[in-house]
Amino acid sequence: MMFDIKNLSKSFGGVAAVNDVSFQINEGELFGVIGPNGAGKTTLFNLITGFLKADSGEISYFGTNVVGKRPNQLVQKGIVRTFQSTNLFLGNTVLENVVMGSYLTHKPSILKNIFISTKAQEQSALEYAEEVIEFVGMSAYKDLVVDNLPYGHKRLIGIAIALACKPKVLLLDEPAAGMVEDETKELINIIKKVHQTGVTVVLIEHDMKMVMNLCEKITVVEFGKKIAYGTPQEVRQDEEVIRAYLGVES
Ligand SMILES: Nc1ncnc2c1ncn2[C@@H]1O[C@H](COP(=O)(O)OP(=O)(O)OP(=O)(O)O)[C@@H](O)[C@H]1O
Repeated sequence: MMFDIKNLSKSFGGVAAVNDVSFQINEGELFGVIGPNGAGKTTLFNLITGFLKADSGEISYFGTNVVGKRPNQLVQKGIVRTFQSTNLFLGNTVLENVVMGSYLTHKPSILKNIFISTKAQEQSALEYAEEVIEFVGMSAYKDLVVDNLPYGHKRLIGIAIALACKPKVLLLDEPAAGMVEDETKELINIIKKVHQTGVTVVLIEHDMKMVMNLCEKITVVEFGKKIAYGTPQEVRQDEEVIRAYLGVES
């Protein structure tokens, strides 16, 4: 088992954003987290990736409790996320963004070594960045400055940056938000490809259809509480889910 999340809780003032949530994620799984607005999905992601510290509960990752570890420590263990908003280095090319982004966002300890890194190390970082750019289908754009690229492309660069960190588990926070239909199709192909390479994928998504079609296991949250967990088939038939979520299809 990759993640064993037990009785996880996080409150903001009086709001229990994540309230006594437990579930498991197996290695290699394509896992979805769904729930209405404000249900606690992003907070859950922030807890798993070390951007927030749980008030109580445990996040066991391959048998070790990682609550309290910093995001860059978790990246080094293979837990890598993308963000809802695109956060790129304007004025720089796609390739520069992927090289710099993976250093700056996820591996600050390597940044310190940039100045003493060997030509061979630089070359291998560059080659790997080119590989992940090709993987997300952006090779034709690699030398273009990112500023004027379409929104969907910017989001793919965000995924390329995450992939450059060599994740064991990739957490995607609403990757299809703001994408047009063709971009969403392309994104789904990329998510499937990432999964096929053996990387565990955890997806937060409002697009219910996308999660139901893509994911093998799903956790449904509402008002900070887990209300269902299972296969898409099981979740689809769950009365709580029908009441809370499917009844108000987005
Ligand atoms: N930093 C914060 N300070 C105060 N309240 C917060 C903070 N972050 C989240 N909350 C509150 O916690 C609850 C859960 O928010 P969260 O963003 O995790 O939900 P979500 O399911 O990701 O929502 P959405 O789908 O709208 O992104 C909400 O009531 C939100 O207002």
